Amino acid sequence: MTNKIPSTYTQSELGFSSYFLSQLSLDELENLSPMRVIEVHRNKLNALGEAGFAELSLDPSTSSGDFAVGDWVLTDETHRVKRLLTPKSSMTRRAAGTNSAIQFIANNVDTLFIVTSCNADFNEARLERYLALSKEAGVDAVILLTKADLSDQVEELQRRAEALMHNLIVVPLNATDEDVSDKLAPWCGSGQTIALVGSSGVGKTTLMNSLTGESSATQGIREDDAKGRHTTTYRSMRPISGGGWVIDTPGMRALRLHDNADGITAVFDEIIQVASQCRYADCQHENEPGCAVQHAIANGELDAERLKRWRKLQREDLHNSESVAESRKREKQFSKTVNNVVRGKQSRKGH
Ligand SMILES: Nc1nc2c(ncn2[C@@H]2O[C@H](COP(=O)(O)OP(=O)(O)OP(=O)(O)O)[C@@H](O)[C@H]2O)c(=O)[nH]1
Ligand SMILES: [Zn+2]
Repeated sequence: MTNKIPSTYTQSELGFSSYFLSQLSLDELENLSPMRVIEVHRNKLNALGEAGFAELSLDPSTSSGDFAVGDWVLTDETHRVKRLLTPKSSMTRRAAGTNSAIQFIANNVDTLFIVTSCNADFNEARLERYLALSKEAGVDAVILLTKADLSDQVEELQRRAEALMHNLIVVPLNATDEDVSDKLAPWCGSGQTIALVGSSGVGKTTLMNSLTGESSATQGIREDDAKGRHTTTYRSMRPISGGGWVIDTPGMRALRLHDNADGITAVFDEIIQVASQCRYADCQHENEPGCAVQHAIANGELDAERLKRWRKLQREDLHNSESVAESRKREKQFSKTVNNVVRGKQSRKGH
């Protein structure tokens, strides 16, 4: 299926920019080709470059799990991966189950569309969670309010969503409408990469189909695995009709919050600003004297519900982060080893 993606993309259409270019040595610039990872399978990586589609070959010391959809890698003429370029943004999650390793979901996403619908799905706490996640990943977030055609509260919901973060853009729309691609065009220009998150049924698939001009039937490929079971293989990074790319992986649909302390701070910025004026540095904002937060709530300048949600998110984050701290350290150590091995090989070859 992937072979059918046309091989006519320039590097800049694929999303290559000065951020990545500046990471290349002169030697690498002359001898290696940048390629973008569009699919990560259990034991293979597929990528697109200026010369088209290729299945990449990996050093025995690395595995496909060390890479994420959207990554930029440098490859030699045999499509062997020589080096992974530092991503601009990185969306990760904790592995399911007791093993708390960090899994890469997608790298180098420019804009995350947080999708919610104008009905019972609308939930400020959930939106704040996704906003914290996007901040932590280094991705710009835009909120899409779907099913605007079915609601008479659209303006009210848009206002509430916009209040969640400074300068937050909220786009109400009907995902089934033909003008959807036009509405989203500002974030889907040439070389731009987007991803969609949100609960089940809010319209992600509908939006994706409009953007890519594909129907759901062509998105997942049913294959028989070695044991004869049916598995669905995803084309994880797909071109958007008007330019740009959309990343959709099964992991993207099951994102959870972890290790998001900086992201949470960014989303609840207004509370943190006020809290800096509390009399005591360790103020819990309950009933301490001189608490600026309680004062602001009493004056109607701060939302008491938002304070509650901030506390809850912080508690959750603390709980999750402590258990992943160790595994993250291990991941970092491992990727250093990977790059050292690759570099060692290069210097032995006299590059
Ligand atoms: N009227 C209207 N219907 C919509 C809108 N967005 C989605 N729908 C409908 O809602 C249903 C669910 O939409 P999907 O696109 O499958 O939702 P999803 O987010 O992909 O759901 P999952 O695949 O479960 O994650 C479909 O029947 C859509 O046609 C909208 O803006 N307006
Ligand atoms: Zn206080």
